[in-house]
Parts: sequence; structure tokens; C-alpha cells
Amino acid sequence: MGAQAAGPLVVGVDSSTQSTKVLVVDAASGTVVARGRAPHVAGGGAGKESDPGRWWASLGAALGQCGDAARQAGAVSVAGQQHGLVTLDAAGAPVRPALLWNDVRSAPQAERLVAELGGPAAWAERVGSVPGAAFTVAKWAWLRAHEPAAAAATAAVRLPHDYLTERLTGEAVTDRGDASGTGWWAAATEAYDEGILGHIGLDPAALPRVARPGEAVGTVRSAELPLPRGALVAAGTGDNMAAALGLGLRPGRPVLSLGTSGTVYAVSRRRPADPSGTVAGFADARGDWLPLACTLNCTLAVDRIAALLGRDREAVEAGGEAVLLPFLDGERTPNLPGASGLLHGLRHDTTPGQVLQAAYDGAVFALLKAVDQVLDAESAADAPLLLIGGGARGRAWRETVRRLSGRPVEVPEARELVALGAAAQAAGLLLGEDPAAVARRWGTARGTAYAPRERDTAAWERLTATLADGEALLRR
Ligand SMILES: Nc1ncnc2c1ncn2[C@@H]1O[C@H](COP(=O)(O)OP(=O)(O)O)[C@@H](O)[C@H]1O
Ligand SMILES: O=C(CO)[C@@H](O)[C@H](O)COP(=O)(O)O
Repeated sequence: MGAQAAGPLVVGVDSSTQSTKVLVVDAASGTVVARGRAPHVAGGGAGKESDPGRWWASLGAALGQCGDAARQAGAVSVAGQQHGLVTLDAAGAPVRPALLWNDVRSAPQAERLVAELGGPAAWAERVGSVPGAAFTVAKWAWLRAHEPAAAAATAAVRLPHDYLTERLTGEAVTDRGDASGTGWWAAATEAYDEGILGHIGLDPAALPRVARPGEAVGTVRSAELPLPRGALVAAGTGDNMAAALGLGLRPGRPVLSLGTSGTVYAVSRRRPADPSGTVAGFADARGDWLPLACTLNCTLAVDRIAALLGRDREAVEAGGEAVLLPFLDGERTPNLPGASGLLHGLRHDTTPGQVLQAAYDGAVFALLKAVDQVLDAESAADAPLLLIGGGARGRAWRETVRRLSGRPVEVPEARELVALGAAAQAAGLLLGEDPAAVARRWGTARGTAYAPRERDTAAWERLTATLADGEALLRR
């Protein structure tokens, strides 16, 4: 338990890939009065899967670490990893573990769906995004092709945050932000696309209702968690949309998030439609849009390479000409789902610290390339990058971003911006305010500013050339 609270308390939840994080926040001041964190157990097998029941157990464990504070909450909101396919049977129990956003087995289904329904430009215009393996639509198609009995037993399909909200409230409900990552929510009409659902054999009745931004979707009805029965529950959203809320983000401010996934995004008033597929045209949790590019290999990949080299993650060294594309899990940006890691440019005098630095460079390269693509054309070219996620705590990550982007960088003091954004959504509901305005009032984006550094164009060019020349290997 931390500081004293002046206002009512709210709970914000981030159910992410590796863990569940919970914040209990004073709705008046934004002061975090208690926090909890519990890991998820990752499932084995070839793909990336996770048992939704474990998310619920971790939520209970994380709330349990908050002492009495969580029991006093007036409102709750759950944000979660995007895209995951949760399949429930008629009794509401998971049919099988959820297929997660970073499971690339669904890449062939994504490719087929894009071709079958008019090609990339048609998808970008209709849905807002060209679906890749990450999108729920491709995961559902994979399930039907590989596990038809599981697909046939599915009575309800949910996203990770919807699953948790439903267990809290008993309501089958989602929001426009997370729905926009399914591939069956049409950005053009802001509704489920029955043509796409028909094509993939998914009954619209199996899907949750899409709540309006700012709606109270229910109250806490479950007695299984240390939360007060009757507390208001907000719609929740996807984790990136929640972090945008948590920063009180306005158009023109690019965010770089370094966590299990790497993401780069900005709020936009215009509906995005990128036929190249680099930028997903997500909706935000309010009424705007959240153009976003996402990589599969970020902090976990670099930490793995540090472990392979037997080095601390901060033990980088400058110099040398090594290039490392750390695509250990395949890659999404660029779209190379079958890729593995590629190391090039070794010499007798290359040091392990230089190889580790090359892994950082390779992990942020595609994200930095996409910064200008997620920003509207009229955004200031020198707008500082807001650096968030677990990696933002690391010096090597921060200095790599400064060196390769040439932009000023700001690192907010507040950790856990996803959970904080969920808390702001809960506070907005309780106080009748815009959640982004709540976050701005809380001062969540306040932090340390770092001046721009001269851009390392030589490293940038080496990365560009290695990616182009290595294409045949990376597509294998
Ligand atoms: N002090 C630190 N320096 C560098 N990296 C860190 C630090 N603390 C945590 N991390 C990295 O942050 C990652 C977790 O980030 P987080 O944003 O919490 O992940 P998630 O995507 O699951 O929400 C870990 O994989 C770890 O590598
Ligand atoms: O797939 C995406 C965005 O499209 C990922 O950003 C997931 O939402 C997972 O997030 P983290 O667990 O890395 O925060």
C-alpha cells in the first residue's frame, strides 16, 4: 500500500502477454495507492497459447497484493493484449487455450483471406487493416482448418480483455479499440462485417456487443476476486489503446512501446487505411483512430540474445559493423512470419557487446521506420517520441532509440501506462469525464526529456541493406 487517497479509488488492469498488472489509483489525483503483479504461465507447443483461466487466476493474485485498497474501488476497467482468440463453449468454459497475437501458425490463413476478399487495398479500406497472422480472423480460420472439432464446440468468441470483463460482470461486451484488431470489425462502418463473418463461418451471435466509448458495461458481480460487488465496470480496451488513454495522448505525438511486442503509434482524427499492411488502422478507445505498427521481437528477443552472449542486457558496446535481425519468433513488421534471427557482418575484432548492440538496433529499426507512417502528414517532424513499456526503463534501449531516430525522446515517470489508462477509463466513468482528460489532469506523461542525438545513418543503411539482401533467407 502506498500514499493516502483524497478521492474515490479506481482499479486499472493490464492483462498482457507475460503478466497481469493491477493499479489502484486515487481518481482525484492519479496517485497510485497500491499495485500488484502476477505472471502468466505460457503454454507449450509449437504456437503461442495461453490458458484464459490463468489470466483470471493472475488477476486475483495481483489484486490480492493490493491489500484492502482494491476492495474500496468505485470502478474497474480491464485492458488486455490485443487479438487473442478466446473460444468458449456453451457453458462459458474455454474450449482450448487462447491463440495469442504472436502465434504465427495462422500466417497462411491470413494470406489466403487477403487474396479471397479482394486483396490488400480492399481490406485496408473495408476493415482499416490488411490482416496478418496476428489478427483474430486468421486465428479463427486456422482453428477451423486444424481443429474443426474445437471450432464446432465454440459457442462464443472473445478477446482477452472481453473474457475477463465478462467473468467480472456476466456481460458479453467489447469496445471499438480491441474490436478493431479482430479483422471482422469494419472501420468504414464501425460495425461487425457480416460478409467477412459469413466467409469464415463465424456466427455474429457468438461475438460480444461493442460498447460505446464511455459506457458503463456492468457492475462487478463475481465474488471470486477481492473487488467490491456492485462497483462500476468500464468497457476496457486493447493494451495499446489503453496506453494511449493513459498518456492522455493527442494527435501528433508518436509513442514507442518496448515490451513483449514493440509498437509505434499515434492518435489520429482520420481513419487510416494502409494497403501495404505495415500500419494497422486500429480504432482508439474514444472516438478517434490509432494507426499502429507492431513487431513480434522486442524485449524478449534482445534479452534472449544477451543471455546467449552471457551478458547483462545493458552491457552493449559501440562500433563494429555487425547487423542482427533478431526475428527469433518470426516477424510481423516486416511481414516475415517464417523468419528466424540473422547475424551478418562479423569480423575477428567484433566484440560480444557490439553483437548485443546490433540486436537492439535490429529490434527498433522497423518501429522507427514506421514513425512517420503512423503520424498525420501535418505532424511536427521533430515531435518527441514518448518511450514506454518495460524496455523504456533500460538505458541501452533509450540510447538506441535516440541514436537511430535522431528525435528527442521523453520517458514518462509513470510505469504501467496500460493499467494507468484502464484506471483513467474507470475514473472517467465514475466522474463523468473524458478518460484522456483525466490522464492529462493526473500528469501521467510527465517525465524526463532527452535531447536529439545525431542519427547513426551508417548503422541504418547497414540494416536496410541486410534486410533487403537477406530476404531469401528470411522468407524460408
Ligand atoms: N530495467 C529494465 N531495462 C530494460 N528492460 C527491462 C527493464 N525492466 C523490464 N524490462 C523488459 O521489459 C519487458 C516487459 O515489458 P512489459 O511492457 O511489462 O511487457 P508486456 O508486453 O508483457 O506488457 C521484459 O521482457 C524485460 O525485458
Ligand atoms: O498485437 C499487438 C498489437 O497489435 C501487441 O501489442 C499485443 O497487444 C501484445 O501486447 P504486449 O503484451 O506486448 O503489451
